[in-house]
Amino acid sequence: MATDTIRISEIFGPTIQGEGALIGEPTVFVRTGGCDYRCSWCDTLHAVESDYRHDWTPMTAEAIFAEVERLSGGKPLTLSLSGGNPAIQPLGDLIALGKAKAYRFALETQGSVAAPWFSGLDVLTLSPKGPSSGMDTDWSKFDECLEIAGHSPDIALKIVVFDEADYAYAQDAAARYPKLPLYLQPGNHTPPPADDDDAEIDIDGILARMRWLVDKVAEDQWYDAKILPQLHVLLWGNLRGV
Ligand SMILES: C[S@@+](CC[C@H](N)C(=O)[O-])C[C@H]1O[C@@H](n2cnc3c(N)ncnc32)[C@H](O)[C@@H]1O
Ligand SMILES: Nc1nc2[nH]cc(C(=O)O)c2c(=O)[nH]1
Ligand code: SF4
Ligand SMILES: [Mg+2]
Repeated sequence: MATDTIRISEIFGPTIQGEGALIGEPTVFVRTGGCDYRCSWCDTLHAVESDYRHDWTPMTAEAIFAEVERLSGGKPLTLSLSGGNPAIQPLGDLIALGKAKAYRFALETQGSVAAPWFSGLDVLTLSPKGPSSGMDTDWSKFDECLEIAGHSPDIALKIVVFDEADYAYAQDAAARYPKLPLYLQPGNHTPPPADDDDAEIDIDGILARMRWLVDKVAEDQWYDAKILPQLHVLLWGNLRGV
């Protein structure tokens, strides 16, 4: 019986994973509330800004998993943990509960906080933030995340690129971690405000940025980088809970 509660912003799905290594895979999302970062372009401010903490529900691992089982009809699938920064929540019991029932676990985090339960994940996506975010990367914390995760999860880097400075940052990150698969994701410069769950979006602008990114990678013969859009954003725009 878990005693710690986890701050939950939303649980939704099944939908498809819209980003990174597991793109297209059916999944249920568990989004935790609270983040140690404030990225200038964050697309999930409703799970970040403390003004919205009254919308976050403290839940036990059992209650969360019961909701995931209900949504998935009891058939195991990949559970995607995101936020906010899910690394600041006590998620070990949830992972143990789900794994006992053959669910798989993927986590999205910026790599600023290392949690011991990272080693129980199937997939760990580390998404360090480039200059356009306004955040600084503490690479020693990032290394702690890799160390604590160990060899059990598949680990990938996913870097959001808005401009030349972010692109240079992504090249530096790739050089630091040459063995990690790398995904480049064009930034959405029209993320929703925290209080709007379906704000207008400039898809044409995002696609233009993606074409620019493809051209850059081709020009630089950066053949081990993979470039993917946020597929759910192409399908549903800034709609929340998809
Ligand atoms: C909302 S974050 C939550 C998990 C964790 N805090 C993190 O940043 O990795 C999930 C992913 O969305 C990306 N993201 C956030 N805002 C974005 C935007 N405006 N455009 C493109 N990707 C964005 C993040 O970089 C991260 O890879
Ligand atoms: N479908 C879908 N895919 C996603 N991949 C990462 C997401 C996130 O917000 O962390 C996300 C999301 O919110 N929806
Ligand atoms: S780290 Fe992730 S959730 Fe936190 S502000 Fe940045 S993009 Fe948003
Ligand atoms: Mg999102």
